[in-house]
Amino acid sequence: MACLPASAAPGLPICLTCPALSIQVRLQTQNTYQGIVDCVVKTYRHESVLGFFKGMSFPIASVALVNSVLFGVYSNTLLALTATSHQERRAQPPSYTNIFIAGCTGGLLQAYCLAPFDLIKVRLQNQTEPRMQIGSSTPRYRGPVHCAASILKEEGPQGLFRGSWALVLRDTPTLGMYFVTYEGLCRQYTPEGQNPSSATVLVAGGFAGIASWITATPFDVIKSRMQMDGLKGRKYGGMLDCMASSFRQEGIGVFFKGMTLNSARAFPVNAATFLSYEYLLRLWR
Ligand SMILES: C[N+](C)(C)CCCC[C@H](N)C(=O)O
Repeated sequence: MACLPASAAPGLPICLTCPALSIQVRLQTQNTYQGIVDCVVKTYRHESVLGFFKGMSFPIASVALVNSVLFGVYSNTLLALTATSHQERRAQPPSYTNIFIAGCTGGLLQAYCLAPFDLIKVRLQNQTEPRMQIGSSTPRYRGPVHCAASILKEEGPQGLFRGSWALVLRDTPTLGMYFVTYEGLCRQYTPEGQNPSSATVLVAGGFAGIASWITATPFDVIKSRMQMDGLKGRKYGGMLDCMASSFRQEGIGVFFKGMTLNSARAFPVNAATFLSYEYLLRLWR
């Protein structure tokens, strides 16, 4: 599957955007911060620069797997629907409906692979205890492996999939839209029958990322809250209860928490993702 290594290149931009990810998760799940700046200042004062990189070794390791599933399933579903290979698609472009269906299928399957990694990331990012300071309270989880083992022991195997329904709802339609936006922008700025230039791929990929993150943010908030639930007993009766009680307590604004940061990191990450995908597919034809 040519799409497998296509997932390696986004590793660097993802590393560079780790601090944004940590701040976004904390803003979404903890009410102690007044905004992005307040959260950055408090995290730095309390946990030093390490606080921004908590829980990131696991997602970086999972990037390759998750992106391979997404792009692999997307390409193969599109192949099954249109019977045209990637190279033939410039001459015979697939319909947006088929692109959407293939994107949703990729999104659905990658959500299930992503669920346990994402849960561990969110749990670790939310530990606000400073590391390695004598006398300070010790964090509940010592690292990703300890976190996975503790969840397994305390909440059972299904505990590793906590919040996965919200994750599926977050990723399925928005990844359909992700590929439609990418293809739409590429077609708009590429002469008929030709491959898009690298600049077009970067810009179209970046905007596809922003569009999908903007629409994914409401379910992203609910997903993060469901993943944190279960840590100190169950607060929510389920996903709908989580939505209703978050809305009652914090108003409509709660569904947009973390949107600015999500969108800002989405541009470089997804520009690099699509560039590596297109580049490797052309290389391996
Ligand atoms: C569907 N949703 C918006 C959640 C993700 C879409 C882009 C996925 C990409 N790996 C990234 O991290 O940005």
